[in-house]
Formats: sequence, structure tokens, C-alpha cells
Amino acid sequence: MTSTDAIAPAEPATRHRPVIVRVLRNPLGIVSTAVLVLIVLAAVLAPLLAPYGPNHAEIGDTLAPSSAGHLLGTDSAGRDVWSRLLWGGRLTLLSALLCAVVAIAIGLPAGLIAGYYGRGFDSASSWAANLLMSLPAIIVLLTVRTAFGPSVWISMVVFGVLISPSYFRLTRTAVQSVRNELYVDAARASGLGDARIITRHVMSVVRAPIIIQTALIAGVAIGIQSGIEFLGLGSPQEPTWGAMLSEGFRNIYVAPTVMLWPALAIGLTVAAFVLLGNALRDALEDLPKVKAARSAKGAAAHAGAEAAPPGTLHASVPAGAPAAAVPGTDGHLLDVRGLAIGYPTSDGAVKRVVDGVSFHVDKGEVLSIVGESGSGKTQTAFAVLGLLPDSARIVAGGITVDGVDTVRPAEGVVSHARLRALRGTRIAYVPQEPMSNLDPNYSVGHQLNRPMVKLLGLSRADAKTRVLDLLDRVGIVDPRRTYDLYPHEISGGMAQRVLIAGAVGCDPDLVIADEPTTALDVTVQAEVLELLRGMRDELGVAIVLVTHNFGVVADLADRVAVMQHGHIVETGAVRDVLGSPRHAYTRTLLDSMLAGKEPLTMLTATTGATA
Ligand SMILES: Nc1ncnc2c1ncn2[C@@H]1O[C@H](COP(=O)(O)OP(=O)(O)OP(=O)(O)O)[C@@H](O)[C@H]1O
Repeated sequence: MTSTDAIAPAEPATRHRPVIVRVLRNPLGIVSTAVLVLIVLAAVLAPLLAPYGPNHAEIGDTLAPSSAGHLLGTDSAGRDVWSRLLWGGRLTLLSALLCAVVAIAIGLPAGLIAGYYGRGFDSASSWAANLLMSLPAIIVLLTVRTAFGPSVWISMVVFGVLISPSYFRLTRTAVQSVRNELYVDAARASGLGDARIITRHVMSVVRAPIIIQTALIAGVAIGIQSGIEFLGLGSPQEPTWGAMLSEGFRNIYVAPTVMLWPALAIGLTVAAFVLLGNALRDALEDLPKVKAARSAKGAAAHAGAEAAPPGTLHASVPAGAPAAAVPGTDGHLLDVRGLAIGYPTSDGAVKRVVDGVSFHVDKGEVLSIVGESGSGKTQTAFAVLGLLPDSARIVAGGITVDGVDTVRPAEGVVSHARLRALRGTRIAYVPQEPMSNLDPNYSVGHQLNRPMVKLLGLSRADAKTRVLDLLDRVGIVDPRRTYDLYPHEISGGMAQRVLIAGAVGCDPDLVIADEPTTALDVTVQAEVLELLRGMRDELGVAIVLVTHNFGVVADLADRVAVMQHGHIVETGAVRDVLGSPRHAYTRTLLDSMLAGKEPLTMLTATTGATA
């Protein structure tokens, strides 16, 4: 396969600085971090730093001012204020941590599931979140205190439950925004399961807001907990800053400083958490910028994340048995029979956007589906890949891939359970917009590596060797360097090569390429077509090539199916269809191309697919 300068990595690589470095470059970040580190250290080292136990009392020395024996004086029970401040810090910080852990443990998984899967769980959990948010927290906490006694731990667990909807909503919204991203579809098409997609691709989007939220919630939890203790509702046995505040308030006119120290500690800690939250937000804001940079670059993206070994690609791959002849499919690798796809309309009907579509593809064959924009090419391809939106319905027909019925008549939807076993290893995907199909959060190598480790069971080292070889084969000039680059650091043409490498990485039998050259400039288009040809000639991969361009069809395809308004109007060998088109629509498409016109804009509709 060829390599050109056009696909050398961009210079210089604009690498992410680690978040911690970015936080520490921000004055607010460094001050808040320093304050929190000091407070946490003081709390952790309380047994060493505190001269007295938290409840050690000297009855004869109450409300004493600062002295050599009592650095910050004593309280009304003769207890050392400095020691209680240190011990109190332990309890106060731990209780805030407990509150955040409880809130995250409930809100995060619930938000992930509700955002990713939607439907019934989403409705039920949203209802529960609304209910929790409508409860007045302070009344609930007072009730719990009455029922269970004055325990700071129980209060913080309950408060954690009460604020868990904030994590739920944050997570759910973030997941909903990323659920339909092309790189999530591409990861699905490459064979990764839901659990892995959620933990790797979706969680990376949620991580930043969760971290920011946790810094803020920790501050709020300390404030609430101190408030409860200040009201005198805490346990007298548990030294907390809130309890010290309450004690100091009762003696404010006699010894004002007893109240000053816990107030300072609470104020400093809450302010430091809030400032740290803001600094984290600033530091993590780079992510959308990176995404924007990627979209601006425009082209290439993820078609899977797998690779194949040098020389004998097929021989090294533990693919399943060859496709057996399946009754009704004549042994075709892909067999689509009378497929109809529809979407519900507001009047309750179902509008068919694909209707009565039948075609087949055999091993090592390239079938091109050609047609104007909106003719149903992508919907057909997505039905094969199982990437149709949730609202889509398979109104009629069936699809068999490599002997497996992924769509059975009357089932109404694509069977993801049956398709899952085929994804990546038997069927792969090369998308239209390479950039949007690569996850911005992971390096190119990482994304290519994962499916091979998961689907082929390779070690990470073996998978890396395989990825490097594949990157070389698809014409990447410096595979080792490209391996470590992030998607925004490569060009569109490179991204499409990366995706092609990924598509063949687990040695599939069938690749669905959806307008793989549309987003690329003319020179790179030719190179990508050459790569697809190599995929067919060298690896024997069958390709379904979706395009609106007859030039691409003539260049690469063995057979062609012409689509208009959801129907296949003509199909046959490329030579026959291009040499003597029988259908008026095919002639119009060809004429427009020969006249140098853009076929997508000059066609006029003559028939329509309807419900
Ligand atoms: N989620 C959806 N809901 C309703 N209709 C949809 C949905 N997605 C696609 N369609 C409709 O399905 C029809 C076929 O769309 P499809 O994307 O398959 O066209 P295409 O031939 O691939 O065009 P293009 O080359 O522009 O991608 C279009 O009329 C489109 O409006």
C-alpha cells in the first residue's frame, strides 16, 4: 500500500498537559490546592500534632486564653482548642468525603444507565431524582437525627442520598449528549460491548464534570454538616468543627476566639473547595476546544480500532468458521431481502425511508450502493451494521450476515444480541467522517489497540505490534509517532487511513464503507480508494461501498445497486449498468456526472417511497 507525505503526522503535536499541571498553573488552583493539602495533612497527622486527645478536659482551666500549654486556649469544658481543631478536621473532612462517595455511588451509575439506555429506567430514575430533589434537606436531616440519634455519619449518608440527583442529572445529560456521537457508533460497530463503551468512551466525557461537581459538593457537605452541628444536633462525643462552632457561640462574649478558630477552618476549607472546583473547570475546559479543533479540520475518523499482522493477515486471526450456506441465502456473505425501514410520524403512521431493498454480497466482492442524497443508502448500510436510531423500525424484510440472521422478518428491529458476535471480527465499518468517529480522549494507538485485545485476545504488546504494522500498511509514514497522537493532531486523510487500519484489524469478512471519501480532498480520495482496493485484493474482504459518485463506483465496484427514494431501481454488474443503463434515473445520474454536474443537486424526483 502506498505512503505519501500528505499523510505524515502534523507538526508540532499539541499535546494535552495533564490536568494537575494546568490546575497548578492557575493561581487560584495552586492556592486552593495548597490550603487543602495543608488542612488534609493536619487532619491526617492529628494523632502526632495534637498535644491532647479530642475529649481531654481540664476542669480547672476553662475558657483559658492562648498559652504555652494550650496554643489556641481552651473551651468551656477545659479542652484544648488546637487539639480539637485537628481532630475535628479529620471527622469533618471524612464526613464530607462519605457524603460525596454516597452521592456519586448512587447518582453516577444511575445517570450512566438512564442516559445510555433511556426508556423505562430513565423515566423511573428521573422520577426518583425529582422526588429526592423536592424534599427539604434540612427537615429530612432533622427527622433522621430524631430517629437515629446524633451521628454525623448517618447524617452525611442521608445528605449524600439527597444530593445524589445532582450527579444523576449531570451524568445523564452528559451521556445523552455523547450517546449518539459517531465515535460511539464506530466503537459499537468495531465489536466493543456496552459495558466497555460506557466505561471508556462515555465515562471520559462524564469524568470532568463529576470531578468539578465533587469539589463543590465537598464544600457544601462541610457547610451543611457544620450547620447541623452548630444547631447543637451533633454528637457531643464526636469532635467536629461545627460542634466547636456551636460551643464557641455559646461563650462568644466571654471568649470570642473559641468560635473564631473553627469558623476560620470551615470558611477556609469551603472556600478552598469552591476555588479548586473553579480551577478544575478552567483546566478541563480544553476538552471542547480540542473537539472543535477536530471538527474544523473536517475529515477523517474512526472505523474501528483493530489491526492485522504483517504479511499473512488472515492466517493469524482466530476468526470463526467460514460462512456456511444458509437456507434462503444461497451462501452469500451478506444477504438483504425485501428490507423496509420506517420512522413513526406524528399522525401515528410509519414513513418508509427504505422499501423492498434486496441485494447480496459474496466474499471478496465489492458492491456499490449509489444514489442521490436522501435515497436511503446510509439507512440500508446502518441496518446491516445495527446502527439505526432507536426510533427506526424494520417494517419488513430480513438481513443475514455470514450465516447469522441479524434481522428476522416481523422482529421489527436489528438483533444486537446476534449482531454483537459478528462485529469487529466478521463485519467492520469505515465511516464518512473520520474525525468524528475517533474518540478525542484517547490516542490513535489506544483506540486501535482495544478491540484487538478484547476481540482477538491479544496481549497489549502483540496488539501494539499489529497496530504499528497496519498503520504502516495503510501508508502512515511514521507509525510509531502516529500511534501516540490524539485525533486532533492528525489530518483527515490520516484519520481515514487509521480507520481503515482499524476496520481490517480483526480480519473481518465484510466491510461497510459509508461514503469513505466524501470528507476528503481529491488527492487523498484516490489514495483511500486505493487502500480499499488493497483491502479487497490482498485480504479478500467483501465491501459494501455507499457513495453518490459513479466515478467511485466505476473505479472500485464489481456490482452496483442504484437507489432512489428508498428503492433499488437498477442493479447489475458495473460494466453493464454503466455501459447500458436501463432505468431513467440511472441514466440521469450518469449524464449529470458526465456533464460535470453535481448529481446530488440536479436530480428531480419521479417516484416516492411511502408508507
Ligand atoms: N432519524 C430519522 N428519522 C426520520 N427520518 C430519517 C431519519 N434518519 C434518516 N431519515 C430519512 O431517511 C431517508 C434516507 O436517509 P439516508 O441517510 O439513508 O440517505 P442517503 O441516501 O444516505 O443520503 P446522504 O448521501 O445524504 O447520506 C432520508 O429521507 C432521511 O430524511
